[in-house]
Amino acid sequence: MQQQLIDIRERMIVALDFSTLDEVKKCIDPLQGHIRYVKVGMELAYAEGPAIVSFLKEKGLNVFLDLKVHDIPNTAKGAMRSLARLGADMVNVHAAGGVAMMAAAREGLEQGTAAGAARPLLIGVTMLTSTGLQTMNEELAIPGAVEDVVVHYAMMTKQAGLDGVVASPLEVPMIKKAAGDAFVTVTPGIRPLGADQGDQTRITTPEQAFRLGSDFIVIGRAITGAKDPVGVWESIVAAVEKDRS
Ligand SMILES: O=c1ccn([C@@H]2O[C@H](COP(=O)(O)O)[C@@H](O)[C@H]2O)c(=O)[nH]1
Repeated sequence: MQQQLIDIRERMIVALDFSTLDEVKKCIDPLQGHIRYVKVGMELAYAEGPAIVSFLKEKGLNVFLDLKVHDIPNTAKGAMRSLARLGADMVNVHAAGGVAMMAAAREGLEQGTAAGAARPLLIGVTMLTSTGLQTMNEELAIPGAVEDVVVHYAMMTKQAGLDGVVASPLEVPMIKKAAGDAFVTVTPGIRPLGADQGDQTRITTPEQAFRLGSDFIVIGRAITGAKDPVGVWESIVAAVEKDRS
């Protein structure tokens, strides 16, 4: 994707990991006019239901509905048919579900998208950014280097006809080399300097992520858990813009 000409704010997604609409309002009200893209994950979607997507769209925000569908192909297809009707701009599946599941998900998404409406971007989650080498090798019993497995999953995702992947920014250069520059990379595991790493393993700063070629970065707690979310947001934007100039 062409990064140089776009407003970087369009490519910074704030993860709204809350369980009530009140918490969401408290978080986004001061950020209105600053943020453009938000992510609704399982915690919020399960608590508030599909109405949360239209609420956020009415606020003029783009919405990544991060439900990470992972099931047999027929069920994934049906899930995507239903999700298509909610009005999100981006949805996702787990690449570990395999090529047939991802292709079925894409078919369902196309079937559910209203005539004339834009189909949401469909993204495959490769290896969760909280997963490190030891966990992948020993608990998940997947041998090899994380980067190689991520690129393998990215190529499966491309083969299934999806638009891109979720991965760590650290893997973006290898993904772009293998799948091409137009293949979208959405990267969580973002930690501004000094921020608590928490449960994330494969992390970079926002500036590093864009330097490595990420198309979208996802930032949650570093902003939503800050005392001054607007200040943190603006300092991240300034650092990224300075780095890109
Ligand atoms: O591999 C993945 C896939 C999804 N996520 C999601 O991104 C945010 C990250 O939040 P932080 O607070 O910035 O760590 C969160 O909603 C995850 O569900 C991910 O981290 N890694």
